[in-house]
Amino acid sequence: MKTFETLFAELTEKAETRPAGSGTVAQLDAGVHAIGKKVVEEAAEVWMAAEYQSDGETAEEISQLLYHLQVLMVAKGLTLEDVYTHL
Ligand SMILES: N=c1c2ncn([C@@H]3O[C@H](COP(=O)(O)OP(=O)(O)OP(=O)(O)O)[C@@H](O)[C@H]3O)c2ncn1[C@@H]1O[C@H](COP(=O)(O)O)[C@@H](O)[C@H]1O
Repeated sequence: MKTFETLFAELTEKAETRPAGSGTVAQLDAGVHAIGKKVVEEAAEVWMAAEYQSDGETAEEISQLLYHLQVLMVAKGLTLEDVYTHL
């Protein structure tokens, strides 16, 4: 099963190799402002799912929020360690 760490490694590699068709590469090219908007959008979807949808749908929305947070980290050049040090 994919984990936070393995997904981050995958996204970091995508940013370096820039494979054709990668949504991550497209988002990185769109820039921090666009990625930040996706983070806010996904966070709102997590909130709405938690209040009004099933646990499964909420978990899916959370996974999408984690993905977009990771894209933002890659865009900013932040590592997992940079974040974990604050946990
Ligand atoms: N885990 C994810 C992931 N979660 C969410 N998303 C993106 O976030 C979107 C979710 O947004 P919504 O559900 O709100 O749908 P939407 O608003 O219609 O989406 P958009 O029109 O804004 O793209 C999806 O359409 C994906 O584009 C993800 N895109 C990629 N991954 C994983 O990231 C890795 C790299 O992916 P690529 O860069 O595309 O190869 C792979 O392992 C993927 O499984």
